[in-house]
This record gives sequence, structure tokens and C-alpha cells, in this order.
Amino acid sequence: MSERITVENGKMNVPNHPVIPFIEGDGTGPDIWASASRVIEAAVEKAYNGEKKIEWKEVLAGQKAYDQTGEWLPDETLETIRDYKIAIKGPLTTPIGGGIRSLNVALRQELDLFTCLRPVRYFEGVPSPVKRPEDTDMAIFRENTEDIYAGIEWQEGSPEVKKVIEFLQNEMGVHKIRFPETSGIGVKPVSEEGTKRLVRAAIDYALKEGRKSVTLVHKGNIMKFTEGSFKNWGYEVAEQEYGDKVFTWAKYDRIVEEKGKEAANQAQDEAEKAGKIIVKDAIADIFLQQILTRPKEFDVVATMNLNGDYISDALAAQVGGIGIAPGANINFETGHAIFEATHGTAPKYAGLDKVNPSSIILSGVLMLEHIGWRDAANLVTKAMEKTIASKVVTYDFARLMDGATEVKCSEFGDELIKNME
Ligand SMILES: NC(=O)C1=CN([C@@H]2O[C@H](COP(=O)(O)OP(=O)(O)OC[C@H]3O[C@@H](n4cnc5c(N)ncnc54)[C@H](OP(=O)(O)O)[C@@H]3O)[C@@H](O)[C@H]2O)C=CC1
Ligand SMILES: O=C(O)CCC(=O)C(=O)O
Ligand SMILES: [Mg+2]
Repeated sequence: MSERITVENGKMNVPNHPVIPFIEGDGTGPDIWASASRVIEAAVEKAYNGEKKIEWKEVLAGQKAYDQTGEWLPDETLETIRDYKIAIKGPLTTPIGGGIRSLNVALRQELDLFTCLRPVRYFEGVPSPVKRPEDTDMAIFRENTEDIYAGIEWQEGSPEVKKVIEFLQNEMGVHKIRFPETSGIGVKPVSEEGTKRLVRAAIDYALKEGRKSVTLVHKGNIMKFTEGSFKNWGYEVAEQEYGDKVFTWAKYDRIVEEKGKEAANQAQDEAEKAGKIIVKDAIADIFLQQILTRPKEFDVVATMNLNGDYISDALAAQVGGIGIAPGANINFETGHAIFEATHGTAPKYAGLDKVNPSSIILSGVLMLEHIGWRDAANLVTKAMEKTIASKVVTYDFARLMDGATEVKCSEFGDELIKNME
């Protein structure tokens, strides 16, 4: 009998036949979902000999929702996901410049899914533009509800933007808007609570997964009270809540001031040897260079919404591209989560049964891990390793791999199921 996943006192109870809502998605969403759902079902069946089974429940969002209900994101969809706790989704289209605001962002905000977790690891044999892709093994913790990404902005020429600009000029003494008559304005909220819960989730993950460091990535030299505060609050939560489980670069700086650089280096060495998590920070522009040149120095990454978006796609490229980049939007306090690929709808390939379903399949792996069905998750991961090693791949990998056999999106799913052992 199908049942609900529940969370009591922070503990998730998962029945053997949990109902899990899914959003098929726009563009290539139906192609990848058809392949992914079969792979996930097969892994669960094989891991638990039919004792456990996911009961999928379709919920609507995007074009399909609009066509059927006249709403892009029906309340019923939000209510159902709230009720059933977790969901998995295909990508949803967001028009550029005008039209509806991002439904993906709306889902994250409405359900307060404050972390976008995007693990980035290399699968042997995947074509990559870097020499040592296996050195890239990071987990991005992207703040998911705030920042300029929240969509608080006013269009150039509107009465609203005029009012905002007048307020800034007349009441706030702002004289730096270069072209006030023709500017649109966006607002970038970054809060202490939002930062601390995100950084807390990143440190908890680092401790649980035996990771070495958490890097706070920001542009705090320029945006002092948003990105700069993110860095300061990040260090604050690390020191106040994790005590001697962490060693922060804020502490390093204090030791330099009091006792000099040698003492600070020694303190950090000792902390590393003691297995403490090193909490450090990097300015976003140089970070984007260093993930390419010195990827081994980075492990868990905590950052704000827009930086996290750019960093996700850049890091995905290092390990084979967004065809294989999974993601999870999670509220670690309530247990609510929506699993989704890092990529978008790739509309030019819609309906061609062509694109790589690995991103949503690996998002399914994150989902299985989230509900504690690790045996099923491991079956998918191992099948992915085996299939890629055998060079049976979709077009995106095939075009960069010598001797590859190119298969369709659905055939790649078949191959994974065949390779489950
Ligand atoms: N979470 C979400 O739902 C997201 C939604 N979007 C939305 O998606 C729409 C399209 O965005 P766009 O910027 O074009 O980015 P997309 O990620 O949709 O596609 C860009 C390119 O990435 C490659 N790609 C994407 N998905 C796959 C896949 N599964 N397998 C192999 N290659 C893939 C393709 O490259 P190539 O052409 O080289 O083969 C594709 O042309 C927009 O409306 C955007 O807002 C974007 C990101 C996330
Ligand atoms: O919502 C969108 O359309 C884009 C979102 C996106 O690029 C992301 O979250 O990575
Ligand atoms: Mg993105």
C-alpha cells in the first residue's frame, strides 16, 4: 500500500511504498524523465527484490500545467509536494527579459528549499576539457532563496523604477546611478539567517561525509554588506557552533596578528592533522580560475545564489558537462526536497530522444540517498560507471570520445538497467 514519507523530530520515516511526486518538465524533460524513472524503478526493484517500490504521482508545472489548468505553477502542485515531502522534477523553461518569472526559483522559494546541493565528481572515461578531471571532487552548497536571483527588480521606464530611483537619490543620498533615466533596478537581499543555515548545512555535510574543507565563495571586496557579510556570517557560524571541529581562516588571521604567520601556519597544520574541517574563503573571480588550475584545493563550496549558479555549470564542464550534473534543492530543517538536474530544457533537442539523461538519473541517486535507500542508489552509480567505461554513451559524450557507441536517451537508460549488478 502506498504511503507518505513523514518527518518527525528531524527523523525521516520512509514507508516501503512511498508516494513521490514528479514534474515531467518542459523541452527535453519528458525524454529524460522517461529514461530516468525506468532506471530508478529498476534499481529499487533489484536492490529490494520488490519489497520496496516508489509510487510516482505526477504533479504539474510549466507548459503542461498551463495547457491543462491555465496556471504555470498550480497551488495543488505546491500543496502536494509540501504534503509528500520530496519530489523530483525535469527542467522548466524561463523566458528571457519578460514573461513569467522562473518556476524553478518559485518552487525553491515557496517550499523554502534553502540549499541547492550540486555534487561534482568525475566518472572514469567521461570526456573532459581538463587534463586531470579526476582531481575535481566538490560539493556545491548554493544558497537558494535570496540574492539578486530572488527576482526583486523593476523594469526601466516603469513608474515603479522611477519611484525606487527617486527614493535612492533623494532619501538615501545615492549619486552613483550612471544613467538614472534609463536604468532598470534589481535588489540583492542577503541575510544572516539565510547565510548561516546554508553554511551550517555545508559544514554538517563536510563532517558527515569526511570532507576536508568548506570554502565560502563571495565577492565581498566589492559587495561589502551582502557578499562580504556572507563571508563574515559564515565564519561566525563555523566558530560559534562547531568549536574545535573546525579551523577557520578568520582564526588564522587572528593568530597572524597576535603571533605571526609561522604560528598561524602551524595552527592550521595541526588542525588539518587532527581532521578538523578547514573553513576558508575565496573571492569569486579568482576562485573560478583556481577550480581549473588547482581543483584539489577545494572540497565543499558554500556560496550565494547567483555565484552558485555560475559555479555549478563551470564545475560541471570540468567533469564532462551538464549532461551529467545532478542537483538537489533541500531544506535540511524540514526534510523537504526537490531533486533536479543542473541543466535546463535544451529545447532544440526536445522530443528527439537524444540528450543525456544522466543528470536527472544522478539526481534520482541523490533522492534515493536522501530517503536512505542507499543500496538502490549504489546500483545506479555502479551501473553508470560501468556503462560509461564501456563507451556506450549519448551524443554529448560520443562527440568527444574515440571509439564510442552513440545511443539514444532511452537506450542509455536500457544500458544502465542491463549493467545493474
Ligand atoms: N532547473 C531548471 O529547470 C533550469 C532551467 N533552465 C531553463 O532552460 C531553458 C534553456 O536554457 P539554456 O540556457 O539553453 O540551457 P540548457 O541547459 O537547457 O542547454 C544548454 C546546452 O547544454 C547542453 N545540454 C543541456 N542539457 C543536456 C543534456 N541533458 N544532455 C546533453 N547536453 C545537454 C546542450 O548543449 P549542446 O547544444 O552543446 O549539445 C544544450 O544546448 C531556459 O528557459 C532556462 O531558463 C536552465 C537551467 C536550469
Ligand atoms: O530557473 C531557471 O530557468 C534557471 C535556473 C538555473 O539556471 C539554475 O538553477 O541552475
Ligand atoms: Mg543554472
